[in-house]
Amino acid sequence: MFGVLKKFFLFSGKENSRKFKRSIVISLIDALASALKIPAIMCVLMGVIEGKDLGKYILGSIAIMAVSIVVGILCKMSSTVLQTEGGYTTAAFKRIEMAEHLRYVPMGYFNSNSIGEIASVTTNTMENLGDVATRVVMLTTQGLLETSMIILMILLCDWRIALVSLVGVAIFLVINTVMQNAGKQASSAKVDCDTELINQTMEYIQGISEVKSYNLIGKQTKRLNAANEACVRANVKMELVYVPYHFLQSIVTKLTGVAIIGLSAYFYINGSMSVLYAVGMSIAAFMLYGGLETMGTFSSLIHVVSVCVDKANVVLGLDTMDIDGKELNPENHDIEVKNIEFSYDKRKIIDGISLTIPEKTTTAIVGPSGGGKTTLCNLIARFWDVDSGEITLGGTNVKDYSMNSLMNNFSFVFQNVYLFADTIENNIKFGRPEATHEEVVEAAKKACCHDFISKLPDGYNTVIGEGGATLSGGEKQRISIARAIMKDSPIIILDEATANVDPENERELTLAVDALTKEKTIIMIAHRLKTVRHADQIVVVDRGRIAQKGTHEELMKQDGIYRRFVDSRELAVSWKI
Ligand SMILES: Nc1ncnc2c1ncn2[C@@H]1O[C@H](COP(=O)(O)OP(=O)(O)OP(=O)(O)O)[C@@H](O)[C@H]1O
Repeated sequence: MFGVLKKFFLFSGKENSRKFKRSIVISLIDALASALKIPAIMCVLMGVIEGKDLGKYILGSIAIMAVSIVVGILCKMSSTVLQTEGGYTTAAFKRIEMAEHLRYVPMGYFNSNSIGEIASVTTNTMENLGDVATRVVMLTTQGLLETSMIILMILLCDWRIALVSLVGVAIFLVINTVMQNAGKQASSAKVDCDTELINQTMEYIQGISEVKSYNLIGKQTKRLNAANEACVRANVKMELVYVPYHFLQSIVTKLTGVAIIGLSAYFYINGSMSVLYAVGMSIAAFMLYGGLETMGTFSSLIHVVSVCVDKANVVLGLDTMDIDGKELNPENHDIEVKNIEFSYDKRKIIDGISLTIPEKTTTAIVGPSGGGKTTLCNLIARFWDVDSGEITLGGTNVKDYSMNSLMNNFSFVFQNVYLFADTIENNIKFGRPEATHEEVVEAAKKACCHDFISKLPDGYNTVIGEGGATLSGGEKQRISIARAIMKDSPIIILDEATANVDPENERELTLAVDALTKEKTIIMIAHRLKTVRHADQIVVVDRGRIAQKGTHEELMKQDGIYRRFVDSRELAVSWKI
């Protein structure tokens, strides 16, 4: 248990663990104040036994009780405030730390961990740590302190009864330790099932349109229900593991109480204890239960706290990509791709590509679907690390840049645009958070989205649905172009849209792209002949290799994939086969 306490305090950071420790000191005073009830009761008893000055004894008792109650209330209030503050700020700061950390984690992590699992750590686990864990840790400590203070009071009165109490508490703690060990597996299983439930719920919601259109409601609901039922089973199982131990703990506390009362009576009869102490010890025996049982109940969740801290630490401890990166500003924006190889897991996707992309030129990457075009772009922007070879920007390996200083050089326009559930203005500002409203409007005008934004009920302040749910595909695309215009970085990686483009949209999209790409280095995954034809160089990527490279005219003279595509007119529709 103390190991978990230490782990939790370490996790919560200096400032918050200071709050928790202060709260423990206050709980200690609270426990002392609570133990004052014993002398308060004994004071009245003393008056009754002595048979004179009863009023004085009652007043004395009231004074002790008043101190006990007032100090108790003040302590409870301040320790609750400290615990709540400590718990919620721990969760809030750790969430931010995690979000920041995940930005620098290799993309491979997101490949092998589902979004549901990651979401579960940042939501459920952090919620558990901020609220449940804090309560569990604090109430367990409080219960232990309260018990210790009562034993201390007993010790001041009679060492023999204190010894019996200590034996009872020791047996209780042994059972408690066995219980915590027995519950380890069930606690881990419970946390895993909670994670899986979030996973399944997210999958169900994210895929709801597919679920509806393919009539998969029954099948998907079955998976969600199965996760739900597994979660219920795991939680019940965990509780059931603890039930016998709680029962045993309860028997021990009660037997200790009975032993204290019995021994006090015995010591009184044999004359080794006054009636005052005998009654006082019997009352203390009842008080001993409270603290111990609080501790027993909450400590059963202590392993859940441990699992949650471990889960959060796994995410926070993931190696980042730019540990040794420096804040660099390249002298030029020439890109060199030098004999790179790359595999997703064990599947080789890029197999020895070399390429020079001089600054302020347009490179069109074309080729069959699955050939590795997107992967190549992702490697250039260091979303992933190459397995061998190197990529340089301005003559410096992209790995030598810090993530921020590298990203300052790139803007992206993807086919699948993600817009945040925020105002249109903030979604455009995402490219440069300090931009003024006028600059946002200017970027929106260049990206041909000012007109449709102005027609929306709240204009630039219209809040769009998560993922951009309330806008058309073309509109989303243009907002993402406005965002990239706002960022104004020297290199643009563009996945040319083929979907969502009707003739009217296409004209506006072309104008938006023209505004974005003026005077920039453009790397474009190109699908349309019109854009490919004017590129400074066309790179045909097939099965992870460069099959052909040159201008449109040069490639048309060669008998290769490029000319075959153009000739068969497939290019006019899409390069995808
Ligand atoms: N995150 C990933 N994890 C594992 N495999 C991936 C991942 N992304 C892509 N792949 C695989 O790598 C191969 C190349 O994919 P890539 O997206 O680079 O091809 P592409 O040429 O851009 O295709 P398209 O034109 O269809 O978009 C594909 O077989 C794909 O299944």
